[in-house]
Amino acid sequence: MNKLATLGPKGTFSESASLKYITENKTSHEIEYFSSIKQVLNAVGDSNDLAVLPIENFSEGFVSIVLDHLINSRLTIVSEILLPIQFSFISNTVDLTKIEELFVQFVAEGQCSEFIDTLGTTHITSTQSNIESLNRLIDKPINSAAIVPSDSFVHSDYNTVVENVNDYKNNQTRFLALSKERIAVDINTHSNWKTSLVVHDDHDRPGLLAEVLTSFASRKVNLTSIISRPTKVEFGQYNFLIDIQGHFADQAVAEAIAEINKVAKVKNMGSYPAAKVYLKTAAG
Ligand SMILES: O=C(O)C(=O)C[C@]1(C(=O)O)C=C[C@@H](O)C=C1
Repeated sequence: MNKLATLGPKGTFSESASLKYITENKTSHEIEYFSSIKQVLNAVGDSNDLAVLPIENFSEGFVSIVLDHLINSRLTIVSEILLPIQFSFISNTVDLTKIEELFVQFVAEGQCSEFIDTLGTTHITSTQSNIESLNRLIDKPINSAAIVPSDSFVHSDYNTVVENVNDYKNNQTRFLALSKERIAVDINTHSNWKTSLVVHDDHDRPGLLAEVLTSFASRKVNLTSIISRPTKVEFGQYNFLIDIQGHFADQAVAEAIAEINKVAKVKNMGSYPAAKVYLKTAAG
């Protein structure tokens, strides 16, 4: 059976995104859970043919460990999944001034920073996943607290529950399904495609980025995101990760990429159906 690697244990937002991918694409993947994003990235292309990982949060921006791996790997993006993200603060302690330790996942911490600031000098222990935060609290129930997914715990088990502690009520995270193989999908099965590219030039020169953008703008190809990441080879050299609307087989997209290829190195990371907003039902 094909295996899909994701951040575990069961109950993470990454698991929800994986289940959504499997359901929508009618695949029969078995989910394998890893305890860090790095372990998931090591598994895909090795023991697992697919991985589902967070790439971008609504307010915090890109998850750099995933972005950097993607830029440098041979993985292909085959799908994007958008999930609403709601966090709760839970503790057995009623007097919040007595809380000595807060367990919070390293990406979640930024998404809940305003609430965390109100806790004053509480020691923050960074975890690899939101369910690890929950488990660490279960192991150390006295004078500690955790920030966890809102539907991951039983309310009556905790003396203190503060709902929606995320800074933005409409908090969302975008996940990507990454494959070691390109998966052929009929372009006519979807109407709304996205394509991700990495553009890089070893010889920094004036106007390069403007030329790249003009190749898209002159053909009315819409950019949905552009971000630069240091190459980590030489100071001042960057990879540009560019997301555009459209499929690489669209004439305008293909022409723009061909033109950019004449002035810079372009890596096509895949065309995939753009995400639909995930509306969670009462049944989960
Ligand atoms: O810990 C989880 O539940 C995850 O799936 C990880 C993760 C992330 O790293 O971005 C996923 C969604 C939220 O943005 C916070 C945490």
